[in-house]
Amino acid sequence: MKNNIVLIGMPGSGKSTVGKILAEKTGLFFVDLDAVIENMAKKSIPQIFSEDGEPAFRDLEQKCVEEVSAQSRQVIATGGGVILREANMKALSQNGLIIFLDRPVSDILGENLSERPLLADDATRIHRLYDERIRLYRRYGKFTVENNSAPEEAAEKILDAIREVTK
Ligand SMILES: Nc1ncnc2c1ncn2[C@@H]1O[C@H](COP(=O)(O)OP(=O)(O)O)[C@@H](O)[C@H]1O
Ligand SMILES: O=C(O)C1=C[C@@H](OP(=O)(O)O)[C@@H](O)[C@H](O)C1
Ligand SMILES: [Mg+2]
Repeated sequence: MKNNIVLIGMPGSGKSTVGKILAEKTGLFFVDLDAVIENMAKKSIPQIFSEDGEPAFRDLEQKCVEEVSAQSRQVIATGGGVILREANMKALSQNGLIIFLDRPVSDILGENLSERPLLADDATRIHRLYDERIRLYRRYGKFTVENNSAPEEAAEKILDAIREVTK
């Protein structure tokens, strides 16, 4: 079996929330890539975007992906844009089972998205982001799990899917 469980999906789709639950259920370490990036940069994600710009954020993100992918026994919650660089997905998939967590965009729009720089000014941009990214989430996800009820249920569905591929 691969050593890590990796969650990909749109911003606000529940990767961090479901990832934590999954880590508790499995006893794996929980790693939130956005938190790793903030630690490395010593500033918040909105600050990195506003002070350094998105390309600098993506470079930092790639560096953190490389570091985290080298470790084992983790549930990794990625940031929604991790799929934009093929190198990220290569590193994550070498030691990890990648799961696309799919949550209805209408549900995501019900969340407070003010800490997400790509959506903070205008949350309806999410429709374009979704159109641009959906093929990448589907391409890289070994399977898709819907986060359309309670987060605990999404975590249970992920565990069921993992049991299927590892039996
Ligand atoms: N199934 C769900 N039901 C209700 N709220 C949810 C669900 N999944 C996620 N959320 C909420 O949506 C928000 C965004 O979730 P988060 O885990 O931060 O997403 P991501 O890490 O994918 O950006 C959080 O406030 C979280 O509590
Ligand atoms: O979709 C994106 O490009 C991003 C998603 C964010 O993470 P979440 O998916 O946890 O919101 C964060 O990495 C950054 O704001 C960029
Ligand atoms: Mg998150």
